[in-house]
Amino acid sequence: MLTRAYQHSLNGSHLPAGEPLLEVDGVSLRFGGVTALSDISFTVTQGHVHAIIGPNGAGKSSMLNCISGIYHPQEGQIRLQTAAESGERTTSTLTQLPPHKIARLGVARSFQNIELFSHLTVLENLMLGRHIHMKHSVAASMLWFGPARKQEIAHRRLVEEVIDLLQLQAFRSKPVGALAYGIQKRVELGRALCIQPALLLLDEPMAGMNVEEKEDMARYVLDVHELAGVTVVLIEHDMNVVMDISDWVSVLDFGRLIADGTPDDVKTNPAVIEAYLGSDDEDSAVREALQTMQEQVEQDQIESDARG
Ligand SMILES: Nc1ncnc2c1ncn2[C@@H]1O[C@H](COP(=O)(O)OP(=O)(O)OP(=O)(O)O)[C@@H](O)[C@H]1O
Repeated sequence: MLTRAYQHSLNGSHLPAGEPLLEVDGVSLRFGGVTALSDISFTVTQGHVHAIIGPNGAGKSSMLNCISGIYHPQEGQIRLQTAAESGERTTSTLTQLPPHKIARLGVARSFQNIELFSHLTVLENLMLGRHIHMKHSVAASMLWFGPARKQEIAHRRLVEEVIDLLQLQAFRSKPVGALAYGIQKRVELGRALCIQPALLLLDEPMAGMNVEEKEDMARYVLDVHELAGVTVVLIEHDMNVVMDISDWVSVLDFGRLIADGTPDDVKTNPAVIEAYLGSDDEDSAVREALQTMQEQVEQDQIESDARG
């Protein structure tokens, strides 16, 4: 529910919270001799922030690429359940669809590396995020002529709401290439949100950020989720962020699903701790966070033994 008075709902899904939105069912993906994903099954629930975590090379990006249609798994199915405003349900199998068709069904994503038009302004980049809903060409809308004008005004209103939600007012007329990295990542989040997604896929939205930028970004992801009600699937390396903002966590290791549960379940799961501590993950912050978790688990055990 939005606290500010917005005209548009940025959440493209009309499913009630708690219902299965996306079902990953027995997905396997191979590149020649490399098995990137092996028989993966999990469910993304409407209304959740669902994190996918795992050491380097575990298969996280491959999983997101299968959901968004960039990769097509050799086995298994991925199904998206959508509901019209009338409540009528449709289940779409995404597994063999191309990315643009999956985007039209309401699955939006941001990438690990920023993929914006750096010479265009923030506003123009966000308007490009609307293009899948536009009947007239983006160029005609931007040039402000003919019947495109009415349509442009409606799209512009929605884009203004995204600018307001993500507090991008001060940057709206600036070319994206001139902005700080953290702001560019926020614009990327905004562009994905402009699709009015049923499901928002975020591939390491906080990668390369300093602590302050990470905290800001985590806040905006939570706003997108809590204020706009959008279901989010998130890949993130920073364990503290994951445990703070997620409702559900799926853990991959060497292409296998080794844990799937609430943050509390996952952080005390010995297989998860083992996977991270035994990995060659270069991200020392991840290793340190898990070391702390393991110490916490041991401490809890000692205290519980002491209590008898
Ligand atoms: N296009 C590809 N061609 C060949 N192998 C690939 C391809 N994409 C991924 N892989 C392999 O699949 C495995 C999983 O990679 P993936 O990038 O999905 O892992 P990840 O968990 O996202 O890693 P990271 O945290 O480092 O981004 C790796 O062994 C990787 O080398």
